[in-house]
Amino acid sequence: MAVFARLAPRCACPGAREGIGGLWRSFVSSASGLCARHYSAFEGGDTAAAQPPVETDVANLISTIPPSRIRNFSIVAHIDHGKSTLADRILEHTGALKEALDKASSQYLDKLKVEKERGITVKAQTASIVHHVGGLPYLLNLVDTPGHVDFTYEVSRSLSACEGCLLLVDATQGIQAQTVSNCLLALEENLEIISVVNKIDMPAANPEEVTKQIEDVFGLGGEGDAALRVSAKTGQGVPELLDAVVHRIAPPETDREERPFKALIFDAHHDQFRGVVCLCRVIDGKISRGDKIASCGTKTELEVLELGLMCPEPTRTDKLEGGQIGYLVTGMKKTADIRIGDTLHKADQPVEALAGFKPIKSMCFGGIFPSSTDEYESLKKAIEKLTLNDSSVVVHRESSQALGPGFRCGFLGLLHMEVFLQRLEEEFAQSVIATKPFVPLKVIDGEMREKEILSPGDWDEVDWGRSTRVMEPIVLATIVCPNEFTGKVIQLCHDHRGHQVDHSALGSQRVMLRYNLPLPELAGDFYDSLKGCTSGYATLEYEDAGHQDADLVKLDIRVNGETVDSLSQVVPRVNSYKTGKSVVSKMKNLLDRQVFEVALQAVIGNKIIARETISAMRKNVLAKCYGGDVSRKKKLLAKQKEGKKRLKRLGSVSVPVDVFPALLK
Ligand SMILES: Nc1nc2c(ncn2[C@@H]2O[C@H](COP(=O)(O)OP(=O)(O)OP(=O)(O)O)[C@@H](O)[C@H]2O)c(=O)[nH]1
Repeated sequence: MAVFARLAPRCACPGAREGIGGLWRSFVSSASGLCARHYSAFEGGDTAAAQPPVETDVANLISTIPPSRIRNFSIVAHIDHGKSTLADRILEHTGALKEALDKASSQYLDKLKVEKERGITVKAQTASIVHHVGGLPYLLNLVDTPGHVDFTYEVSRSLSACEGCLLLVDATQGIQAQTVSNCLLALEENLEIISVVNKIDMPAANPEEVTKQIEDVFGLGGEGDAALRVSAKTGQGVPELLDAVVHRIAPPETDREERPFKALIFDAHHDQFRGVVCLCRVIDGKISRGDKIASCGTKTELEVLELGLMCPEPTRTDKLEGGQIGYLVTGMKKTADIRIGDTLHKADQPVEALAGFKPIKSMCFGGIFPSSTDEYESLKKAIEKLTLNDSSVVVHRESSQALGPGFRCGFLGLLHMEVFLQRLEEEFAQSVIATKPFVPLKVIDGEMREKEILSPGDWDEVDWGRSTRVMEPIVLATIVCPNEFTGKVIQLCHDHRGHQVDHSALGSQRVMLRYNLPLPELAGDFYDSLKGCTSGYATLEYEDAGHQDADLVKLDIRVNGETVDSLSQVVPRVNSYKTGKSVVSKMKNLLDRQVFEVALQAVIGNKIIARETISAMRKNVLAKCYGGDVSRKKKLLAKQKEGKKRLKRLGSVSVPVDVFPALLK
């Protein structure tokens, strides 16, 4: 600590500002950018200080709690129904948030910068807290989950580490699309569901109506199962809620003594100094510092260097035991040494692997390129580290003529892609260019052979025979909105090539519309338009509904006759003219004028469907020609014209890299 005290006045890096405890916190949440002196102080100069603080009181208390007094639960809900605020109140009530609350006055578990900026949760977070019932301490492991549909994978992973969940419903909005899907996920995992009506302090709250909805739609309620009413803002009802967690959720089934150590890795992140930090749920047995462990998937043998609980700050303990949720540091440096969903065991006591997680199906793909080609390696490393913390991203290498080497990444949706790009920039200081999201398509030839198209570039490699068909993925979208917006939503769905499947009333005020929609439409501006035309009141949820035949074409953009590969896109034939026209006219406004005329063309196959021309910059060749006769001036202009013709033939226009982000929007 003394090292920091001495250095502090001359340095503004996080190590100097926050001291060791705060420094550890910033490591956990992001890459923290320490100065070289603090780096070395942290790394080698003061190794004891390089550990997170040990809160012996909490850690000692927790180590005395038997599995019968442990409860593991998640908070799930539709976006903005108050999960993170409720998590704050729970942490506060159990005394876990004393110091932390001063640091982050609200949404303490939303640690990432992107979460604070956007006010949404994108990463599930765990906190271990102690709550007393009947004079006995209970260990409650709470997982706060995201609400947006693009992060459902985080929710399903978190649920697999729990025995129960709090299904939160906003008392002013009632059940929404994502409430339904989260409830189904919890039922699939066989969890005990405690329904909770939140925001009862608000004047517009209607807890009676919402409680009735919960009973009608989910069949939850009745004796011993009634929905609880809370205000995550004022804390009203929170103590009763925690008592209900203890009474209604079953303790984990575990055997700490007889069975060998077995744990599920359900999350991980890369720490600049300590390597990979894994979050895991211990199923059976126990593990201590110094033990050798391995995982069923990668078989790499590793030594446990540090372990602990999230209280809610990382708190070192000597061991982790069955039923607990905690973190493990093994000094693992390579992200390839770990897989989320893998099972850990002691190196000399192999166990049967747990079921793990469902494979991920990317909803859209986007090209990610460094803004300068010499930053390729650093982008590669950053993507590796970030995908460790966000294992739902699929990464392939890609190369573009215009943008050089880069990556093609698969995401669970548009917001997911946006958040990933923002995290690359904010947490890893990467400056990137991303191409338009592309939804994977299926091509089936006359002999029923299937090929997948993951980017517009793949389109040209298809052997387009007469009987070759293209199929696009469709989803069954569930939209819930107030009655007065029904007409606008129906129109929007039709404009996006949707087919109505169901139209039903949800109480007296709202409707539930179900549509089959092509997924590429959702990957565009559908969500924004839906929010726009319903003043933000509509909610959307969707599930996979197979594939359908589609009439699509590849639209290329040529600049002076040369195709710019990263601007190509696959679009519905009916919209191709409109899209082509809009791209070339946008380009006309963005590209600088040249000394020669530049043709911008939107092309399908060999057919030009839209064209814009950027006129040449005209150099005043007559500037030095004071007076003089007309024939001399004519001669100069004719010479200029001839020169430009030659340039036009020779000159190729390169599209500046900074123009791409605007064009690819
Ligand atoms: N009046 C009132 N406002 C609340 C209550 N609970 C949450 N809010 C507000 O509702 C908004 C959303 O709350 P969050 O806790 O961020 O919601 P969330 O469900 O975690 O959101 P996501 O993680 O993005 O899904 C915030 O402005 C909160 O202050 C409550 O009980 N009463």
